[in-house]
Amino acid sequence: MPRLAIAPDFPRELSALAPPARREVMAALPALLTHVPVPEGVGTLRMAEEHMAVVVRQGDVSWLLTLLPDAEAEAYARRHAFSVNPVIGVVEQWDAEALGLVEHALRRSAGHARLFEPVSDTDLLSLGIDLALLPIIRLIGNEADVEALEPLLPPTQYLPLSVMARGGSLPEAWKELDSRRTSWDPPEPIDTSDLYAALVRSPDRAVFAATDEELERIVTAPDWCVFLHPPQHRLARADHYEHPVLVTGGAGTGKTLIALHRAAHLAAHGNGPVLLVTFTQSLATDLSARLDILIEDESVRKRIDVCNVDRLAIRIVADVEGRQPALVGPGARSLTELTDEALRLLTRATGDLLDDVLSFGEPGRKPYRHIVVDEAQDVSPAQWRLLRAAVPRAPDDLFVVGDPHQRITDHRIALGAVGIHAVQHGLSISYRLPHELLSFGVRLRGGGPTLGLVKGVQELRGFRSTRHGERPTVRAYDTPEAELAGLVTTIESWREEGVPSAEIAVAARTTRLVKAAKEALRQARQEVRVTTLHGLKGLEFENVALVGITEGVVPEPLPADPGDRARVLQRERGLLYVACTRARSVLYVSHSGRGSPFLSS
Ligand SMILES: Nc1ncnc2c1ncn2[C@@H]1O[C@H](COP(=O)(O)OP(=O)(O)OP(=O)(O)O)[C@@H](O)[C@H]1O
Repeated sequence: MPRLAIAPDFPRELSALAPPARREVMAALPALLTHVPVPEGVGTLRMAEEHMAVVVRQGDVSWLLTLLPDAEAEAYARRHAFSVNPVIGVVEQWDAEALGLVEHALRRSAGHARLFEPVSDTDLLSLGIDLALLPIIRLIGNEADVEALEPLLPPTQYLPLSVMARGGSLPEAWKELDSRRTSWDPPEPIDTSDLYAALVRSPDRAVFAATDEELERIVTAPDWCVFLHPPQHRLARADHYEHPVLVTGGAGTGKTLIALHRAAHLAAHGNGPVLLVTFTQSLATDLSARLDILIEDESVRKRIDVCNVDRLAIRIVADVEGRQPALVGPGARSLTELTDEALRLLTRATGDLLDDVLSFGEPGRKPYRHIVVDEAQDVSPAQWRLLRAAVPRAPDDLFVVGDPHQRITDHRIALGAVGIHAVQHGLSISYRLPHELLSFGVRLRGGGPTLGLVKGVQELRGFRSTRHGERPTVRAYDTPEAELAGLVTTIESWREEGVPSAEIAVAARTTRLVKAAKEALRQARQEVRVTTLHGLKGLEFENVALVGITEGVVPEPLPADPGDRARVLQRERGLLYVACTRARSVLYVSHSGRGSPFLSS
C-alpha cells in the first residue's frame, strides 16, 4: 500500500480551481490511496483535464506537493530540489533555478567581503546547511544578502544563517534551528535518505492520509486545522505534561491556534472533561465556533466547554443555588463576588454539590480534568484562583497561553503566586504580521520588558515575521470631520480593491468616536465592523483602520498619582499595540490635531 502525504499547497490550489476541475480532482484522489502511478523522484501526475499534481515519490511513499496547470506543474517539478535536513531531519524544498540566478548575481560581485568566510564548512554543516547550498552561502556578502535569500531558502536553512548574519554565535544559530524540531524527544540520528521519516517530522509540510475520510479532510478543512508548524505541533500534541504549561509569544505567533489544538488533543486523548477559557464571552464564542470546525467527532467535541472566566463563576454558583445569580437589581452580586463565591463553593465541594459538573473528573471532585486558558495576561488573581481550584493538581491540568505585552487590564500576576508553577515555552515567529506591521507595533509598544506571567520580566526580543508587506499609513487631519471623511475614502478604496467587508475592521478608543465612525460609514453605505480598540482583542482582519489616535484620547486622560499614571500608560500602550497587530496586510492609523504620543515613540 502506498503511504500518501499531502503538502499545504495542494489543498490551497485545489480550493482555487473552478468547480468542474475541482470535482475531477476530488474524484481522482481516492485511487491514490492504493496506487500512485509516478516514477521515483519528482514528477507530475494528471489529476484533471488541464491540471497536474507535482509528486515526490520514494518507494511506497508519495508526497503530493501542489496542483497546477500542466505547463506550470512541469516547470515546478523541474525547478525544485528536495532534501532532508541532516541535523533535525525535516524535509526541505527550494527553487533551485531561482537560487541559481541569485548565485550568478552574487558571483558577479566577487571581490567583495564574504560574510561567512570566518565560519568553517564543518561549522556550517553542523548547522544543517545542505551541501548543495554551500557554494551560494559562501558568496553571501552581508546581512542584506541573507535577508534577500529568505524567500528562496527553506526556513531551516535560512534561520541559522540569519542568526549568524546578525552577529549571533554558532550555539545561538544551532538553538534557532533546534527550535524547529517537531518533537520533544532528544535528537535522534538522522537518515537523510528516509523521506517517510522526514515527512513525519514536518507537520507543516506534510500530513499523511490512510483513508478516504482522512484524505477528504486534509484537502477540504482550513489549513490551520491540518498543518501545524513544528513548535505548534510540539506544544499542542505533546503526549502529556507533568506540570502546568505556559506558552508566551507576541501577536500572531499562533497562541490561540495552539490552545485550540491542545484542547482538541486533550478531549481526544485526555482523562476527562476539558475547559477552554478566555477573556471575554465574545472571544469564547469565536473559539467555540473554531473548535466545531477543528473537531469532527461530535462526542470528542462535547468533552470541551468553552466560556470566559466570569461565565464559569456564574455557572458554578448557579448550579449550586439552582438559579441564575442576579447581576443587577435587588440582591445582585458583582462578578468579583461571584468569582469568590464560586471559589468558596469549589473548595468546599462535596459529592452532592454541582452534581452534573462535579461528578466527573478524577482524581478528586473537580469540574474539569484539563483547563486550557487563552489571553492569560488579562486573567485576574481571583480568577486564577478559581481556575486552579476547578482542576485537580495532576499532569496536564493547566495549559496556558498569553502575551504579557498585550495586557489591557491592570492585573499583574506571577502564576506561582496563585499556586500554578508553570514551565514556560516561548514562540517567536508571527504568522499574522508582515515585517513592516510587526516592527511598527513593537516600536509603538516599546520593546522593553514588561512583567511576565512567571516571576520576572519578559521582553519582546527575537520576535519576528517571515514575510514582507505594506508599511502602515499614519495620517494627520486638521479636524475630526476631515478625519472621518478620510476614513470613508480609505474604506471605499479597500472595498474597490476587492477586500471583503468581513475582512475590514475600524476601531477607536472611545464609544463616542466609534459612534461617529459608524455614522460616517453608514451614510457612505459601507458595512464594516466598527468597534472599540478593546473590541479588537484576539481577532484578526486583512485590513484595519484605527481612527482618533489623538493626543488626549490615546492614552485616555491620565490620573495625577504617579503610580496610577504609570499603570494607565502601560495599559493604554498595550491596548494600542493589540489594536495595531490585528491586521494581516494593511494598517491605517489616523488622528486629527496632534497624534497620540505613542505614535512618535
Ligand atoms: N499552522 C498554521 N496554519 C495556518 N495558519 C496559521 C498557522 N499558525 C498560525 N497561523 C495563522 O496565524 C495567525 C495568528 O494565529 P493566532 O491568532 O493563533 O495567534 P495569537 O498568537 O493567538 O495572536 P494574538 O496574541 O495576536 O491574538 C492566524 O491567522 C492563524 O490562522
